[in-house]
Amino acid sequence: MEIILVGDSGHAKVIRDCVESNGCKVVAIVDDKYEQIFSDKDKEVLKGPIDGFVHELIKKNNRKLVISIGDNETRRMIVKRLALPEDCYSTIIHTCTSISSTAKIGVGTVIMPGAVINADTQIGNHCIVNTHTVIEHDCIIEDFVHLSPSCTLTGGVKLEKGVHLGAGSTVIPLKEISEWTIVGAGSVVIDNLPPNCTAVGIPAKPIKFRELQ
Ligand SMILES: CC(=O)SCCNC(=O)CCNC(=O)[C@H](O)C(C)(C)COP(=O)(O)OP(=O)(O)OC[C@H]1O[C@@H](n2cnc3c(N)ncnc32)[C@H](O)[C@@H]1OP(=O)(O)O
Repeated sequence: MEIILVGDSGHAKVIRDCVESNGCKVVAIVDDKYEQIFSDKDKEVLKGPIDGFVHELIKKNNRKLVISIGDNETRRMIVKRLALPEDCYSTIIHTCTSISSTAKIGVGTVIMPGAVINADTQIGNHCIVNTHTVIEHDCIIEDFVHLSPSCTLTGGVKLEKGVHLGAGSTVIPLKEISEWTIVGAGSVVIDNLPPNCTAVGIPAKPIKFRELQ
């Protein structure tokens, strides 16, 4: 399969490694910062603007897209802007992961090396499970969530859409984090968290709230 990445970022470099670990190939990387189409320095990947170009590239058989942008809200806006059917998006799973046969993973979601996803966990569309993160059994992770490197979700945790957990954070069993909340790096969540806030510390407490999205 050939993959088109939307967003030319550090995150895109890691996704490219994940794609190649499966013997697939990134053929194009598009980004709003580009005004015209050109080949990268190795001449292996086409680069160019998002608008117009993506819809042209995706017409070829056996090609799928992944949004390679770490920011959850930006990823959501790009998916909305492209307005492509779900089956245009690929799920990317690095070969060095451990994923239960009973786990479900949505389209556009990327699972980085060293991740562990245990039984009956459900992960939505356009999520990021970053390097070395552990998601235990029976967790529910909605669309556009980002779990940064080395997070730990224990059993039965629920993350609503757009939640971002900072690197090395932990959530104890059966806790729920409401939509678009951000948890600081190294925090430990021992209580449910409300929507649209930033929570930090051990235990994690909200320190600021944003406008509803
Ligand atoms: C491959 C990759 O790179 S994936 C990306 C991974 N990214 C991350 O893990 C980043 C996670 N981000 C953080 O931890 C950030 O500090 C955030 C989002 C929690 C807060 O960022 P901001 O909204 O800019 O808040 P700001 O830096 O102003 O800090 C506000 C207060 O919270 C404190 N604070 C910030 N982060 C943390 C934290 N992780 N733990 C404890 N306290 C924290 C600050 O010291 C500050 O306290 P003060 O008001 O007493 O001075």
